Amino acid sequence: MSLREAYTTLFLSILDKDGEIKDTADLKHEGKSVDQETVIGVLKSLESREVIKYETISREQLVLTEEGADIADNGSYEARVFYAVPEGEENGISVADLKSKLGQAAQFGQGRAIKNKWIKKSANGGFTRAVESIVDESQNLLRDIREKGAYHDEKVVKDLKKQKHISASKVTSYRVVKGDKFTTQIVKEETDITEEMLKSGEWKTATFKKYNFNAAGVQPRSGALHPLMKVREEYRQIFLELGFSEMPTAQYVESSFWNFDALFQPQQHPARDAHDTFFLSDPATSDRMPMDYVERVKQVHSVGGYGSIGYGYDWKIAEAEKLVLRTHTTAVSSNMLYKLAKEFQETGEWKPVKWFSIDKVFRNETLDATHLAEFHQIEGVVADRGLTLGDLIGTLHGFFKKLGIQKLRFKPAYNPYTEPSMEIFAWHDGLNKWVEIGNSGMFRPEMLLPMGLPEDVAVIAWGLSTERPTMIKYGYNNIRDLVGHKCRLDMVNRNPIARVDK
Ligand SMILES: N[C@@H](Cc1ccccc1)C(=O)O
Repeated sequence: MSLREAYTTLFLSILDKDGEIKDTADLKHEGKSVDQETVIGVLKSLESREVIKYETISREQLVLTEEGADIADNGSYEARVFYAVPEGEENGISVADLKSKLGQAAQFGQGRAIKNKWIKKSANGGFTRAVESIVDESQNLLRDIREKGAYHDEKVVKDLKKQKHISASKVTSYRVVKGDKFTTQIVKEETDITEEMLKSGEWKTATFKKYNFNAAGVQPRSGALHPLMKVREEYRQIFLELGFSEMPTAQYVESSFWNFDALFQPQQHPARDAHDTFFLSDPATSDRMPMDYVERVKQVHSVGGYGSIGYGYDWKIAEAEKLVLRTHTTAVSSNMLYKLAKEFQETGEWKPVKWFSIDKVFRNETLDATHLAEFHQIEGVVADRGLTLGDLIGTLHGFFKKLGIQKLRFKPAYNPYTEPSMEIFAWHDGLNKWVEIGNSGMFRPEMLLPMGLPEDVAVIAWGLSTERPTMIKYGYNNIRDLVGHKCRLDMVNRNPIARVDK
């Protein structure tokens, strides 16, 4: 039986017999005063079920300090001195011996023992007993106070407080009466459904404790950004400092046209397979595409143009209309570049741009410790007349320098929409190796010219994920600790945006 159960039984039997508990401070359980902290827990639980009602009694109580308790247990210092002096011996005890026997107590007790005429100086400068026996009133007084928690003589109390042998402390106890639904038959309330209960069928008849929806939650000590959002904020800040403006990325669903076709990605490309891409089923397609531009894209894919021989396959609009969850934010870039080209066509004025975006993309991947079906992409795009690969490399150095990454290496790569394409590697001091951190390239003329951009405009672009640098930065080994319902909440304490000082 737990203490709480024992108290419950105790209270209910008293109430049943006497109709009232005058003061829980007077109650004893197994010879000891009941613990008022446990008492209030039991009372609250019984009160919530209307079995009892209670009111609080507050009063001051005298309690012994550590020193006071030592005196109550082991005697006053003067008494200790008296007992340390041997009976009836001429020479008694020397001051040094007394000190080594009693330590500090010798010093404290000596004077009083003499004043009480319990001991006296001996011929050789030590002490001998002056009386046969003593009554240790200081000890008795403290024992009495410990027992009763009070003392009638104000002056004595004041003195003892001054000597730091006692102190006053507030104590709370309770008066208890029967409630409207008083009963001595308390059914045990279960808090959890257990495997045993399920196996034995006990769950069917068990009484479950109700949820207390009014209970106050744990007060968070700080507000915090999710680590991914924190990293996103850092990247956003870097782009803004470099004079980039943010592309609108709220739309997760794109037509295959903007996600693939506009990027000169052939319709047979493996990335367009359902294994890699999430297709929507309802609605499955969109016909909201600028048809004249669609026609130019069809041409460049199937027969070429703009100095390209194209892919030479039968391009189908049905494939382009399929709605997908965007697989990269380059779908946003293609859409934005088309709008920029249109503006140029309409006004004849060319405006160079520096854009970025940081948002979610989706890929139908096998989930494991480092891959989820969705992640955040960081994308940078610069469009201007006469940009070269040197501009791309220089821009990437400038961008990564802001992140504290100085050593970069580039490896030739392939993307359907960029030529040349480069994978970006950074030297990681901690891991002591080159790590791949992104992908980049110069958008192909087959992508830019059908949009209607000026022929001498080049577009450099790069992309990276936020998850990877976040995992490295905050030491996450499993992406599931970073994203989703299992997100480790201790990160809140490690990445505060503001902390409440206690
Ligand atoms: N879209 C590419 C990244 C990229 C962006 C821009 C240019 C080149 C590459 C990816 O998903 O990996």
